[in-house]
Amino acid sequence: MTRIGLLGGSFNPAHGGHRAISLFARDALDLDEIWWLVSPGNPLKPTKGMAPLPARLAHARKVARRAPIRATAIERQLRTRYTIDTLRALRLRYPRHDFIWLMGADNLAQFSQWKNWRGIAHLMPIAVIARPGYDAVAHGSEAMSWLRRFVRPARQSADWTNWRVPALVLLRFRPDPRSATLLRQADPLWHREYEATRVRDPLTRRYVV
Ligand SMILES: Nc1ncnc2c1ncn2[C@@H]1O[C@H](COP(=O)(O)OP(=O)(O)OP(=O)(O)O)[C@@H](O)[C@H]1O
Ligand SMILES: O=C(O)c1ccc[n+]([C@@H]2O[C@H](COP(=O)([O-])O)[C@@H](O)[C@H]2O)c1
Repeated sequence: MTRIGLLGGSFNPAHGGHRAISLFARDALDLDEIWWLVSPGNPLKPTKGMAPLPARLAHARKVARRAPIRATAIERQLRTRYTIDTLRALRLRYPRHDFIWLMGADNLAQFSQWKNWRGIAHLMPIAVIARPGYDAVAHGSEAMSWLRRFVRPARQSADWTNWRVPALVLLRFRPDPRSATLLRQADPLWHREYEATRVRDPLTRRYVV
């Protein structure tokens, strides 16, 4: 079985923080690969200010270069927007892969607003990565009040394929303050260099148009 960590996100744009947490997670969870699921559109985020998907995917692939990270826009092909639907589809499509869902503490803080979030926790283990400024709100969140009983010790994190789900592990790496919001503030038109780029998705082999 291949061990895959899934990091879903807008990647508007991808940055060194995504790469750093992915590589830390690879080591902690003994992953073969991390797949970045570059979202066609987060159902909870406004479309205003969202760069086109091909530009976000092309930039994510650049940030992921020379790392065991595949940046994919597979949700476009699966025609899924909600994570529960994506994860179910991936499990059917890749029966020989073990998957773990990765997310930053900011996502845990609003996880209870996601479609069927308890269902997500029943599908696969979840690893939450500490993020500066969000850890307190994540720990006090509605989702955490239910997930708390399923927390596994971080020292056992490499054993995640043997865990009964729901299972949650909290990973604490060197806090990384980088964010896409800060990058957009510095350069709202970061995507202009990709405007005419055609990019092939490494998982589906299709062009993202
Ligand atoms: N510096 C970081 N530390 C921990 N987790 C992070 C960090 N940056 C991003 N993540 C996580 O990576 C995933 C994808 O993040 P996303 O593409 O939304 O980037 P972002 O920097 O959070 O963007 P924005 O500032 O626009 O919200 C999310 O689960 C997010 O929590
Ligand atoms: O499924 C949902 O209801 C849902 C609601 C909000 C966010 N998500 C997913 O959470 C991931 C992180 O999104 P973002 O925009 O915070 O980077 C991304 O894969 C989104 O599709 C999923």
